[in-house]
Amino acid sequence: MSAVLTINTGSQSVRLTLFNRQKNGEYQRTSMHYRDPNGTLSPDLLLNITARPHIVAHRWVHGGDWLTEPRRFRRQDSVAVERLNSMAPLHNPKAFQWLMVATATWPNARHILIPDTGLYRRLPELTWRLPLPRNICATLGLRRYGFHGLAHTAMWRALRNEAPHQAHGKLITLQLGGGSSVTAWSAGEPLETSMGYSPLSGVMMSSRPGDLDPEVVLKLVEALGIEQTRAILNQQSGLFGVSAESADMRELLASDSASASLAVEMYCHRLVHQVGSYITTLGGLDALVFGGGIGFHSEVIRTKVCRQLAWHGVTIEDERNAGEKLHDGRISPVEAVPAVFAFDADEAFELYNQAIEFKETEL
Ligand SMILES: Nc1ncnc2c1ncn2[C@@H]1O[C@H](COP(=O)(O)OP(=O)(O)O)[C@@H](O)[C@H]1O
Ligand SMILES: CC(=O)OP(=O)(O)O
Ligand SMILES: [Mg+2]
Repeated sequence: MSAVLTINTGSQSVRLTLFNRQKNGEYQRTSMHYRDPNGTLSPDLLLNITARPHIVAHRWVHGGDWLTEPRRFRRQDSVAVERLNSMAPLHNPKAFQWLMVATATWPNARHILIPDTGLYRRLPELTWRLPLPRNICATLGLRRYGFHGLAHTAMWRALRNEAPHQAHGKLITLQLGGGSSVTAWSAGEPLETSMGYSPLSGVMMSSRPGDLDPEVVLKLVEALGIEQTRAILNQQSGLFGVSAESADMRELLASDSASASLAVEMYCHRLVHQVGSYITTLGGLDALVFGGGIGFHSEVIRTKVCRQLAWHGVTIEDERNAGEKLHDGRISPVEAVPAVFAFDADEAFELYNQAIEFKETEL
């Protein structure tokens, strides 16, 4: 028997999952989910894990051009890995701290870094290239990297299990958690995604603004300097900035203040705007899939978004959408097109799978 531990350091949570793998390839899993809204949870928690993992798979949110596919971490890589930190300040520095404790705790395990950006190396140039001077982009590594690749892939696989035809059609997946992003797929390949050079762009998020006029960013830098601007854009904007109350969707939905409901409405409005634009890019829509802490758990947010997409024939059934989901995740009527699903996007299994596949090619 061998053990694989997956570590997923999200902006609002840390998820640890231990897979005990038998010789026949079957496994048992144990999951631990911790809330960590300020990124202050101590990685020393790993010391409580009594199992000795053979493989530790680390979700690496920003892989940049250095980490484009799973890669074994070695001590001499530390400088290259740390260099990626500033491009995803809510994620990479935190993942780095957990990596340092994990490598010290299990020095003989294989530590595999798995980029959240990996999926989007498959984007066409039409959508990954930025409309800036080519030479500057090449020198500075400016391009759309795309994020939440593990979660969007997990949603795609879950859909393929339930409705293979739709997974290969015109599809939009919504990962709505601490960070939120939307990916458009065509024929099983990613075509567009809302996050770009960093996980700051695209739709509105818990504490990040999503797309902004670049001049707004220049104004902030001019007035407040680069460090404060980075903190505002990563930690003080989005739902938190607009509501001036909380970055947590549950708290905003429970609040009766006008600023909290405006924040929720803006969040949904921007999602609808993004989905509508992707329906146009795809030339139609076969399926819409919700995932992430908000997307999987909040029937209210799903209802608000789907209601505004009714013009395109998006319908959901209240009983399917409410409470515990049917095991197949479908929340639209059975024959409806577009079909609508909600899945508990299994990033841990995606990490596990990619780590096992990588190990096999490495041998
Ligand atoms: N039942 C629920 N209703 C609305 N929002 C929820 C619910 N459960 C979790 N959430 C929201 O999910 C978000 C966290 O998403 P999650 O995917 O766990 O975070 P992370 O980005 O750290 O991976 C929080 O804003 C939380 O309020
Ligand atoms: C990329 C990203 O924003 O991830 P998360 O939603 O887990 O914070
Ligand atoms: Mg997450």
